[in-house]
Amino acid sequence: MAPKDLNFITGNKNKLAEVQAILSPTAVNLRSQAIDLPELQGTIEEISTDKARKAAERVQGPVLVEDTCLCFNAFNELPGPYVKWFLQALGVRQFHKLLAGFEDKSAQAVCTFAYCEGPGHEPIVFQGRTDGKIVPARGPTDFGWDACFEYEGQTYAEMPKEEKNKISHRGRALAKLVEWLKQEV
Ligand SMILES: O=c1nc[nH]c2c1ncn2[C@H]1C[C@H](O)[C@@H](COP(=O)(O)OP(=O)(O)OP(=O)(O)O)O1
Ligand SMILES: [Mg+2]
Repeated sequence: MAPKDLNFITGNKNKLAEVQAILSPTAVNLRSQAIDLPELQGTIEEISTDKARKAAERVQGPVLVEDTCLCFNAFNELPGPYVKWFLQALGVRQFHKLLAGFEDKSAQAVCTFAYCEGPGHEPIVFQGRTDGKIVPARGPTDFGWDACFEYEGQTYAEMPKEEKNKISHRGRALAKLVEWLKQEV
């Protein structure tokens, strides 16, 4: 059964703001709790579904979680789910140097939401992907690697938020979630 209310568990304020903005024209009633959950190492789907199970245990109820990956094609999909730690270590100004030795700068932003109805329930996954390339930082640097991810000539950071949300990995994943919610009603 699809829920009327979603409890989005995330420790990331910028993610939450985007999810709120994207869902605001829909009938979804979004709540949230800031909990930084431990994350498994594994495939993208395994990480998100495990995160959802842990969140459902923690709050003893239905939860929505999300995991964002940035996959470099030259790295055979890495850093993927571990991008947070590479970004933290290098900073956004040096991030593009990771690919200095490679001609192929292409990358894919991958957003995977997992909804879990409660402890013991199997999570359902909604994924969105956007192709782009890694460039030296341009634009505001307040959200993750936004300034280093270029999509059709503009970095995510250079785009107005509404424009990013229309084409972003997160926007595409949420479109699938919203479709599912409509069908289940
Ligand atoms: O649209 C985005 N544009 C640029 N950067 C982004 C985006 N979305 C996530 N990010 C960054 C945050 C973190 O450095 C890594 C994902 O790690 P990830 O574990 O999913 O996020 P998090 O730990 O900050 O929040 P959460 O509590 O939901 O796990 O990529
Ligand atoms: Mg995290």
